[in-house]
Amino acid sequence: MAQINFGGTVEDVVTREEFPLEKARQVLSDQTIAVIGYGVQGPGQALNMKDNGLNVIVGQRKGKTYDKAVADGWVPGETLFEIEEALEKGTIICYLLSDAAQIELWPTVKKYLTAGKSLYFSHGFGITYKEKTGIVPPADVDVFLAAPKGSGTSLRRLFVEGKGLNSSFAVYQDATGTAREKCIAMAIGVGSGYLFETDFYKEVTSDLTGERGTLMGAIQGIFAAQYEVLRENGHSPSEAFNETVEELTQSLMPLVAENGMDWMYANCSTTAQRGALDWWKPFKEATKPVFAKLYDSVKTQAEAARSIDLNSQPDYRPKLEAELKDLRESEMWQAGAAVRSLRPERN
Ligand SMILES: NC(=O)C1=CN([C@@H]2O[C@H](COP(=O)(O)OP(=O)(O)OC[C@H]3O[C@@H](n4cnc5c(N)ncnc54)[C@H](O)[C@@H]3O)[C@@H](O)[C@H]2O)C=CC1
Ligand SMILES: CC(=O)[C@](C)(O)C(=O)O
Ligand SMILES: [Mg+2]
Ligand SMILES: [Mg+2]
Repeated sequence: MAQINFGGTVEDVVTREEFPLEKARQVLSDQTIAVIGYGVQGPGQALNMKDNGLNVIVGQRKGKTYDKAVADGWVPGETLFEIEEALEKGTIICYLLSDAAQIELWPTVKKYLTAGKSLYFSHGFGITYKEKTGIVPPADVDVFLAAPKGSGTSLRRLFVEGKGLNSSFAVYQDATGTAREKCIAMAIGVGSGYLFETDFYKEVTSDLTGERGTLMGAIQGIFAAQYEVLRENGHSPSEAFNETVEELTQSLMPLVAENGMDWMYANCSTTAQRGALDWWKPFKEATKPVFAKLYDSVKTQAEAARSIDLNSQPDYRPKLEAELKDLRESEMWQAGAAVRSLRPERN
């Protein structure tokens, strides 16, 4: 593995140079990879693996997503099957149902996990919270994960552009002695950039923190707070939205992605730099206790319990959709829709 210095800490990572696609193909040459579930990660991973020359089939129950799989080029009876048929044919079972649905389908999946097969996850959830999920694989199967650090939608889009999201990988159970190389081969096969090693507990703990925190929850909270203060002080919706969101996503975050925060600062005015360098600290102090509380809520499994409890209620989907609708219809995101429609490239 390559040793890379991450800001003073040296870590082992796997790059595509040392574990090239050719090697992944060779490791997986005698495997039938069954992607179970065709929601968000399913399509991204299945299509990337197929385009990478791996032997992939999809298992999806009939309905809208099944039709989407057909539209994406999966052929019923050849590469697309009902879930149980795919479970039977697959030698590496990619369990890409939603974490909640994984609980429900587990007794079925377990039946098909015969000796020597592999069980692949993209999250540490099901295994780490096994007291809550009941997911306990048989001892004679390999169990590992590759968790792309991003949406399956981006995983596919970046792959098509010749780029790759980073993924973490972890082996939970090595029954055959080949779990680790299959795990890395799968992580390369789904189109990852570089790979960093973790374990199931650390993966789920950091992932739940990240998505509730800066990646999704905190960012919306901070946007909403600033937008409201601007509106309360008489600024128009378009001004408030541009100064809160649009400039960040269109102008400044691409600079951060390219070369770091100081590079983005350096490309802004000295006035902006002075203010940003002064103000990031009070923002950090104000929010750090919230992040500590969040981490604790993940660690005590309160977040997992809440997710499982709510997701298993029959009326959860419509309720979730109603919450997303409220967000979409909030003034800030309605202003956002109008702002996006005015982007020159959309005309
Ligand atoms: N959404 C994402 O991009 C990411 C997801 N992950 C992980 O990947 C895994 C898959 O997540 P998503 O792609 O978001 O899943 P999803 O919520 O999009 O659902 C996947 C599939 O599950 C099927 N499904 C739902 N309930 C079912 C049931 N009761 N019986 C049979 N099929 C059912 C749906 O038809 C859908 O095709 C999870 O472990 C998740 O944590 C990891 C990284 C990012
Ligand atoms: C996209 C991703 O990696 C998340 C946010 O953790 C998820 O969808 O669960
Ligand atoms: Mg994630
Ligand atoms: Mg997640």
